[in-house]
Amino acid sequence: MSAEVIYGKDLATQIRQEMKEEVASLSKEGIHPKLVVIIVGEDPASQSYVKGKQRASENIGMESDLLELSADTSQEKLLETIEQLNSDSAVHGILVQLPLPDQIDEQKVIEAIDPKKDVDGFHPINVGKLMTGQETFYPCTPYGILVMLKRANVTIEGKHVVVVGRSNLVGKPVGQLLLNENATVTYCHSRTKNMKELTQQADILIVAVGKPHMITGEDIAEGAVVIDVGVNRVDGKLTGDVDFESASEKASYITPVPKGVGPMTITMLLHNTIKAAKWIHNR
Ligand SMILES: Nc1nc2c(c(=O)[nH]1)N[C@@H](CN(C=O)c1ccc(C(=O)N[C@@H](CCC(=O)O)C(=O)O)cc1)CN2
Repeated sequence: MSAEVIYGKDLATQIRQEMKEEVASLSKEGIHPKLVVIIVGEDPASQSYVKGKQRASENIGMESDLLELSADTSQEKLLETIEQLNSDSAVHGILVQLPLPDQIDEQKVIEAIDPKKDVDGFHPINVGKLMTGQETFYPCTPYGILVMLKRANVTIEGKHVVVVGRSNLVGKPVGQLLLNENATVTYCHSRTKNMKELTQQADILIVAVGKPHMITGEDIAEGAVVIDVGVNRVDGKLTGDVDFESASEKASYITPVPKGVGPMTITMLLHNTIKAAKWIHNR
């Protein structure tokens, strides 16, 4: 079997066009979705992601601001900034780019964001809503994966989903989202003893670990759907957690790195910001 490649990049372009039309139509009703992104420090990858968020917002006609704070910014100053944005009615979405410098407690920052403006879906209230199957802001990468699977017409209900990785950003929420779609979900992590046995049983395998090429064709079943969330730089080249060459010989569908899941992350952030603006205006 040779896998069909799911290009998140192409899907992202299509969805962003749909959102551009929605933003124009909301604007006629006096609703102007606005996102504020905060970055602390100068990590090059984070700088590139926040710039991508800015560009993508502008391209669909959405308002956005980027607040760039120096690497030695105190936690108190960051919390104050968030408080001001929480009470600014023109701002619908607030995102603090992660990771944060060591002097700042990430969880305190996440909890300071008004859950109604938490377009990352990281606030415990929104995490709880996801767990209990309520509509809310879903974390952008997991949500992007769900949309990719649905748009590729991959059946989720009743399927065995194996998630490799248990981060709060991707692993845990993607498993929960797919459980909410009636999949049977297994999580694997660094202490899992029989990892290969489990990955070989997956109908849908999601790998979000950050280890280049840790999954190869040997680790997957014939016909599996393979979603690679890894973004690793090896010798200056971007590479995923899955060995694309060997895995695509056995998979039915596979996502590449780059141009796979990554571009969907920013797309779902735009989606969540529009949703936040619509909620606030009872639309
Ligand atoms: N507050 C948040 N911080 C972080 C998140 C997040 O969702 N919210 N996720 C990641 C980084 N991230 C967005 O912030 C992100 C990662 C990757 C991509 C992407 O488009 N990747 C491209 C390759 C881009 C490149 O050349 O580096 C791809 O895979 O094709 C977008 C956004 C951590 N922090």
